[in-house]
Formats: sequence, structure tokens, C-alpha cells
Amino acid sequence: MKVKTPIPRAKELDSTLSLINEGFNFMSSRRKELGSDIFETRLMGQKAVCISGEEAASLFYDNQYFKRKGAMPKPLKKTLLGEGGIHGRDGEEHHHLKRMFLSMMTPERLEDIKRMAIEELDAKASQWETMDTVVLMEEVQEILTRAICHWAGLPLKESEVKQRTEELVAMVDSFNGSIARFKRAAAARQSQEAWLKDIIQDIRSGVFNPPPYTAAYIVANHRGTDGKFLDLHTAAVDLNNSYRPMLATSFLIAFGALAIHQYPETKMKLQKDENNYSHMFAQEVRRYYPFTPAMAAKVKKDFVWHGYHFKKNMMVVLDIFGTNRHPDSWNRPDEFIPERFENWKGSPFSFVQQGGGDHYVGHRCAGEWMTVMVMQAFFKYFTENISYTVPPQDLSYDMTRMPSMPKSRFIISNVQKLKETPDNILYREHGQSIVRASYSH
Ligand code: HEM
Repeated sequence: MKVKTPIPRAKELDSTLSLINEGFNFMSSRRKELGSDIFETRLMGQKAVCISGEEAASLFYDNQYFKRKGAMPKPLKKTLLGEGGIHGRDGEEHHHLKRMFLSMMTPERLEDIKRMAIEELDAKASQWETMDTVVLMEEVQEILTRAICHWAGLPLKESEVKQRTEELVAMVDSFNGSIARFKRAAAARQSQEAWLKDIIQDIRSGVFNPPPYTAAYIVANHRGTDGKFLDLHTAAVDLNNSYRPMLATSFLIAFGALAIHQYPETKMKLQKDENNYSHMFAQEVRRYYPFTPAMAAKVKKDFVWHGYHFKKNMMVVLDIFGTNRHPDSWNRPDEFIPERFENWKGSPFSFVQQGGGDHYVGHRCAGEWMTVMVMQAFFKYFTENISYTVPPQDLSYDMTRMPSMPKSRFIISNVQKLKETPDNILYREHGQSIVRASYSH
């Protein structure tokens, strides 16, 4: 970790606009210019310390030093994350809620979401055979909305699929400072929360009875540390937190499809899947491509680190994208090399696309396991179960857009299904057969 003393300051008085304009390049270009993995700046008028790399992430995810209360920018509460949910909680309140989220993620339920998503994908692929061109990312968004709502126990009507998909995408695609995208996402959040409040009330009053292992049932019946039901608004925000983020996966699935196209040798390796190659491939897609730029927290109590005085309530920003590509942790960090995961030691702090540290103790993403499983299954499906061509299109992606995506949203044509059913993906994993019945409820 490079630390210059005294800790340098970014050249601009307040970096908010530079962060919005430079996106994923902002932190890395300042670190390069200033020759330091720690630098000071101001964000939205507040003094902020930006830190990058594995050692920085291990500090950032140490609950002794940081809290989340008041750290999240207001616009994100109105759009992506909501007000009062798990992201802004600390201490026992956070642990209690986190246990609720992780209780949804049993091995059986992870297999369920994989199966539901693959079955939706397989049904869509039959339609793609009749279409001239398919905008893959948009199709994947509908597939994931259908699957995750089903998984979460939400009563999604066929007539609502388009609306709910658009709302979820708007909420996920909202964190870059564009006024138009902010407005769309804020309206989407209001609509989703209103929908969820009705569902939660119906569950609590016994009118609607989803299975007890679903997110809808679990959140509606969850009792806080005070022994009472979550208030209706908080319950709606946290129920949304249990399925909305699945739409983030559509961005990484589009990037994965791009990687299969741009690194054609990966296609055969995915088909053979030796040494669980599809897992390594999914991991590299999550490490390499830009999705989460940074996370913010506030200092809990004064402390000194690398000679720098972190003062209580100071804003600290962890460079997520830069940590995933930090040269201290990764060889040839700016190259796409799935095999790097073959001997990876699995540090919880060098690869933090979905947060770092321990899932149970800290704020690391509750949906990380399902993200990896769904991505891995989709990449296998794209290479084993269908064939397609990739017509000329703009496959570039903009590092100043947050979140980023292939500009064309990845268009495919001439889709042909190569297998009648997706059983090769659902019921055979690494040469072992899985009993179908054990995964149906
Ligand atoms: C590409 C997919 C995803 C990405 C990039 C992603 C990213 C993240 C990030 C960066 C955090 C915050 C870490 C922190 O606060 O330090 C987070 C937290 C969280 N994610 Fe995800 N996520 C994804 C998928 C999912 C899925 C599929 C779910 C559930 C269905 C989910 C549920 C959550 C929850 C509940 C939290 C809050 C955890 C806490 O505060 O303790 N995420 N995620």
C-alpha cells in the first residue's frame, strides 16, 4: 500500500462533480496523480478520506472503527437503497437484521433461485429462436425479475412483469448523479414500496400466505431487537433489499457475455468446465468489470492509521473498483484472466465487488453466493445450451457511467437451442448428479 505523508489532497476543492464526471476512473487517477492510496478531498461539501487496496478494505470493514449511520448519500436513499433499511444500520440492530437476510440464503434456497432463473432463461431462449435480434441484457433483466420475485414469494402478475422489471432496473441504474435517472429511480422506489406495503399487510393479516421460507414471509414476520414487527416502511425497504439487487447481476451477466465474445478461448473452457472453470470465469467477471465504484462509512471513534488521524464522524470512502484491480493483490490486474482464481487464497478484502469482510459480522452482500451461482449457471447455459451470432454493434463500455454496461446491451441473433431441457445445468454439477426432488418445495 502506497502512503504518502503528509496525506495529499485532491486538486479540486470538492470532488463531487469530478466523481460524477470521471466515474470509475476518478479514484484511480487521483491515486496515480498523488502517488498515494490514501488521499483527502471533499464530497458533497464534507471532508472525506479516500482509501484503496486490500489493507484499506480490511480497515474499512472493521466494525470497531466505522459505522454506517449517516454515511449514505441522501440521493441513494431515495433511489437505490431506501430509507431505514439494513445498509445504514450498526451494531446489534445490524446483526439482528443480517441474520434475517442470511436465513433466506440456505443451500436449498440458493439452488432454488438458480433453478428458477435457468428455467426462465430456457423459456426465453425458445422465444429468441423466433426473433431476428435479441437485446440480451434487457431479456436477462426480465428473466431475473420473474425468477427473483418467484423466489421471494412475491405475487407478480403476468400483466405487471414489464412494469416491475423497469422499476427494478431504474433503481439499480441510478447511482451516477443524472437528474433524469434519479427521478425515474425515485418514482420506481415509491411504486415498489407501495406494492410491498400492501403485500406485507396482507401477510400479517393472513390474507396472503407465501411459504415460510420465502423472503416475503420472513420479512413480514420478522421482529426487531425490540420484539416488535418492523414498521411497515422499514419492512418494505428490507423486503425490497432481498430481491431488487438481483437486477445488478444483469449488468455483470451482460459483461460476461461480452467476455465470452471478446475472449473466444473461454467458450470451450466453459463448455468443458474443468477445475470448475465456470466458477473462475464468473469470479473474474465480478473482479474485472466495473459495477460498484465505492462504499462510504463514517469514523466511529478517533484513531490513527498509517500516521493519519481519522476523526470521529469523518467520511471515509473505500475504492471498490480500484481494490479489485490493485497491483498489491493481483498480478496483471487490468487483464481478464479467469485462471487467476485457480490458486486464489480467497482473501475477504482484495476482491470486494459485493463488499468485504465476513458476511455474518459486517455489511458484506447477503446475495453474493446467489449472484455467483446464477452468473455461473448463465455462462454455462450461453455456451452449452444455445448457439448464437453476435452482429456488429457498439460493444464498448463507458468508464464514466455508473453503473457501466456494454453500450449496445449486447445484441445476439440466430439463436438456436442445442438442448431440449436445461437439465445439464440444473442436475449435474461437476460430474455429480443432484436429486431433483430435494430442490422442490
Ligand atoms: C451483481 C450483484 C450484486 C452486487 C454488485 C452487490 C453489491 C453489494 C454491495 C457493494 C453491498 C454493500 C457492501 C457494504 O455495505 O460494504 C451489498 C450489500 C447487500 N446486498 Fe448485494 N450485490 C449484488 C447482489 C445482491 C443480491 C442478489 C442480493 C439479494 C437477493 C443482495 C442483497 C444485499 C443486501 C441485503 C446487502 C446489505 C448487507 C448489509 O448491509 O449487511 N445483493 N451488495
